[in-house]
Amino acid sequence: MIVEKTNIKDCFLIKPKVFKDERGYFFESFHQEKFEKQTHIKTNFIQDNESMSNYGVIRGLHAQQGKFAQAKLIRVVQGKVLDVIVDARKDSPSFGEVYSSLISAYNKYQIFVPKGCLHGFSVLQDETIFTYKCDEFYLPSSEIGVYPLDEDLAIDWGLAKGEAKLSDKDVKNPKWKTFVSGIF
Ligand SMILES: Cc1cn([C@H]2C[C@H](O)[C@@H](COP(=O)(O)OP(=O)(O)O[C@H]3O[C@H](C)C(=O)[C@H](O)[C@H]3O)O2)c(=O)[nH]c1=O
Repeated sequence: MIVEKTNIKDCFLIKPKVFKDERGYFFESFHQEKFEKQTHIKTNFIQDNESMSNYGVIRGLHAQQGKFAQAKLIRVVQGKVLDVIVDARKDSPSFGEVYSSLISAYNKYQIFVPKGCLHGFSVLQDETIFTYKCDEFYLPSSEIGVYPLDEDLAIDWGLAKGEAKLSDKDVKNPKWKTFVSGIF
């Protein structure tokens, strides 16, 4: 697999080696030893998640904080998303930076999202199935979020104006400036 650094510290774009033959294809979707050797990050994923969404949905920007902060390894098994990470670690050299990449069932790319980063994605194809590993269990009380259409972050989600469909929870999430004022 190819592991590429991004502009966010310890956030990696991963391009797995895909073996194709007349039957179809095979690839290792996760290999702990190879992952740790190439990223120098120790992992212990303990929860797998899956969600399905239709075109125009944005899920995020979310994270869990404190002891239950989650690192994630994300991929798409059907469809296409624009995956977005925002560094919310106030002591990080890439604090406040945004990284985004097209992740699809076609390119089979993955992103490692480090603990302390906000994560979200926009759905660019109907019936997109998104799956990801987490290294801490879900704890709703530890969840934090930022409004994904925040004008200061100015994230290009790849959707036309007014197309984004957010959950009631996400619509109410604080703006980036409010979030930042709360962590300093
Ligand atoms: C995340 C999660 C949710 N749930 C339940 C809680 C709700 O009843 C339902 C939907 O939850 P939510 O609306 O928070 O799902 P998403 O908006 O996809 O949230 C995720 O979206 C962004 C992209 C992320 O990176 C996070 O992992 C996660 O916050 O699933 C669980 O039972 N376990 C879980 O681990």
